[in-house]
Amino acid sequence: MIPGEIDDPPSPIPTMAETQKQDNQYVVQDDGVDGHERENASEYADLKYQRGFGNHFTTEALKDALPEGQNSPLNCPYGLYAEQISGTAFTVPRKYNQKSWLYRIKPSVTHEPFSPREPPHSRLMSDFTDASNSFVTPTQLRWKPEDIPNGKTDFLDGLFTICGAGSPFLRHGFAVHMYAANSSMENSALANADGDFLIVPQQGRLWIKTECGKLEVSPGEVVVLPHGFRFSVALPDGPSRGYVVEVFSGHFQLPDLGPIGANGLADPRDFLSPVAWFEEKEIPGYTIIHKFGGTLFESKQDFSPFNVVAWQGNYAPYKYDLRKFCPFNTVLFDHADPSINTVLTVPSERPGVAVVDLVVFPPRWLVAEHTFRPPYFHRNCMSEFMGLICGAYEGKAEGFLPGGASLHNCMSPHGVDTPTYEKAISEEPRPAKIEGDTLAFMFESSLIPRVTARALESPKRDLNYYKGWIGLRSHFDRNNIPQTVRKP
Ligand SMILES: O=C(O)Cc1cc(O)ccc1O
Ligand SMILES: [Fe+2]
Repeated sequence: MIPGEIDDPPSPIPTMAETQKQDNQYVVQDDGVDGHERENASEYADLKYQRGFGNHFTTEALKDALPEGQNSPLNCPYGLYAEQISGTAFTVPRKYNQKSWLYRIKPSVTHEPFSPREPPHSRLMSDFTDASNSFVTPTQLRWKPEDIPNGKTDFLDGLFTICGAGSPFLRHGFAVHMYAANSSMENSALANADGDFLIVPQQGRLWIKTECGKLEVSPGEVVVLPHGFRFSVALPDGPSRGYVVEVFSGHFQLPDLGPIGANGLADPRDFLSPVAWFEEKEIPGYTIIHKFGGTLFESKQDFSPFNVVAWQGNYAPYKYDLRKFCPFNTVLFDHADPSINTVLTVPSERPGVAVVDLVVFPPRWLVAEHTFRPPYFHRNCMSEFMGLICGAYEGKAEGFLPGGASLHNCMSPHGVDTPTYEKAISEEPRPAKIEGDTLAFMFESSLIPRVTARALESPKRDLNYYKGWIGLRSHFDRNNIPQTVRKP
């Protein structure tokens, strides 16, 4: 076994025959849901992962498939092709450098020429420097959950863009997308040449084949599919919905912990990358979809792109279970800024300023004394996109539903709604737990996102959102003089 692999239950590296047996475990189930193809659950049972954030992994699906002592030997073991994927410029400082070497049956270049995908994906947007189909608005925005489509829709076709800033052409910025889908990607894989995808499933598991191996991602977990890797998403539970943040500016890092110390928040060991897995499959008409400069291109090849028998390096997909997050908080008074809940960050060139932070609001104890405990009223120079995976968000008693979303853009005032405020100020502040299975999250950015026409015009947009604050009444009483300033 390769050191660092999680192996539960223990099993040896599969032989070629065993691997091919696994590859044949595709079945077509007529389940009445469009009759779409579903993959056999056993293919995703007992998946193994390698632990650690940014580790230099080594993994092989066939014994000794990784070349020893060099990356690019004249003849690779098993007659494999060696191929490097670089996630950072060759010359970035070593501590930021990300690359992996893949050893594969055929190289990724073996395909017909690219042509723009027809019809174009009209709901997906990446270039926010083109102001023709997106708008800037300071209005506080909220959306109800998107309906799962009736017609057959896979992960890629189910994506729609909410907002974003910058452009992949500038290699700077981000986009927030959501998806609502009901079927698996069939004989097709997507590679995003524009940036990293971080996916937050809200309903339905994702079975993701990548060139580095397979991942199962359930609601409550997030997955990062880095720039350039090919992947294909199957939906074992059918109807699926979730959020995606796409980053054009670099990669996610763990935040520094500062005075918190060496432990806490997201623990590096809880990040899981796949182990090498491959399928040696001829598939006539297999489609590679390449997202590049915001446009989808496609090309055909006649074999599965998931043909990497072994790989080594620190550039690979990974997943993380948000329920493993170890939250820190105030233990005496006042409300901590939400940055205390940062899971991952994509830093900008300015110290402490993120292109995107992923922030989570998990169940936790609230113990602050003489303190307004819910999120404070505020205006933020950063923009805040929020989603709810399950449960209820502590800042909103009404209208923010699992699968829904909100956007509070740079300096747009916001805070708790009226019922949350009234309840908080009338309650005895005993230690209390935000109970149950609740998970809200935020994509926070220093950039000013433009909002797509589709998101602004969506029937799911909650045009009454502002009313939750209009109801805030004045509690001002000139005669209610604080103890400290009362005359003796
Ligand atoms: O606006 C929000 O709900 C997110 C948020 C939460 C919090 O606890 C403090 C500040 C903040 O922006
Ligand atoms: Fe906020």
